[in-house]
Amino acid sequence: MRDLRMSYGPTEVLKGVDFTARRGEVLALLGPNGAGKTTTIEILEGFRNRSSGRVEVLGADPAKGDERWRARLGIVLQSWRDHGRWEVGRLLAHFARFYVPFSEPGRPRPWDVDELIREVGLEEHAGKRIAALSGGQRRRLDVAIGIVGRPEVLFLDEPTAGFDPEARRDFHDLVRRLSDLEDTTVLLTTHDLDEAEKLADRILILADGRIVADGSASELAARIQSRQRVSWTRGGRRFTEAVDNSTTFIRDLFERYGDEVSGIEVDRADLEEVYITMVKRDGQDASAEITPEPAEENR
Ligand SMILES: Nc1ncnc2c1ncn2[C@@H]1O[C@H](COP(=O)(O)OP(=O)(O)OP(=O)(O)O)[C@@H](O)[C@H]1O
Repeated sequence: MRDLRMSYGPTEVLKGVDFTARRGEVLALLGPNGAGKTTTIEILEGFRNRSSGRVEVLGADPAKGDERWRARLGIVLQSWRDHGRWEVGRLLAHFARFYVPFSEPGRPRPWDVDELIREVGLEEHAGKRIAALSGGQRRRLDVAIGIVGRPEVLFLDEPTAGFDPEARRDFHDLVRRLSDLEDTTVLLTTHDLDEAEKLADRILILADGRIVADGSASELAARIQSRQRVSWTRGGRRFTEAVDNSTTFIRDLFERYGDEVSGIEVDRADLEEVYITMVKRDGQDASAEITPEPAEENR
């Protein structure tokens, strides 16, 4: 995607978005409410026409993608309401049929429906009507519908909203398997920074109409100027200090106190800190520096 711009009426939501996804990569698109994440994904899916810029997905312009191109994509929207009376297994079998003509050597389409139902953890609910599913079960079905065609590129808009911790972990395992074993390229949006950090090879932060950060969680953390926080115990008391260089600090600590020091912990900038910094920096206060935590003792 190069210099993607999108306006709704007089309001420019995307002001020149650039990024490239490599095959098999898992990308998490983060950004505040209204930043334009869904708009970006809908343009990539070919569901929304852009105002300007160059966009290519699997070699085609999404605005002109044909059925064969569409069959290579998997899409999980933020929400959809449909087919309340259908049974889980029958609905999946129905969608699966669409992909039969698009099967390819090395990528048989569709996914076997029973296997897929097991894969997303719905085996006990296969005969249920969709209206009778819980929110999290419904979301698992959405994911199953999104991948039934064994997509090469998978778009997931807030896929784990409403998932319990176990469903979330199962979903993360599934996405990793799709990426590692099937070479599926995955672009997902989420507001869960922990999820982005665990799941994504690369994180993109969209703010004020542009990508303001692009890299792995640790690369992003290294980019912001942040002090590290060292905590330790000595003489039965807990100490915390914000320092520029934790290695030097800890060495000095041992030189002074030797074996009296125990329980050393070093906290680096986490993704939340990076996110808040990047989003703020791009907002009204472009000069905002992150303020190191003040030194604290006896915590
Ligand atoms: N069809 C539309 N017509 C007019 N404005 C729209 C339309 N769709 C979205 N917008 C506006 O564009 C902006 C971006 O919306 P979008 O849904 O892409 O954001 P988002 O980053 O996905 O937000 P969220 O995190 O809340 O899901 C918002 O200000 C929204 O109000």
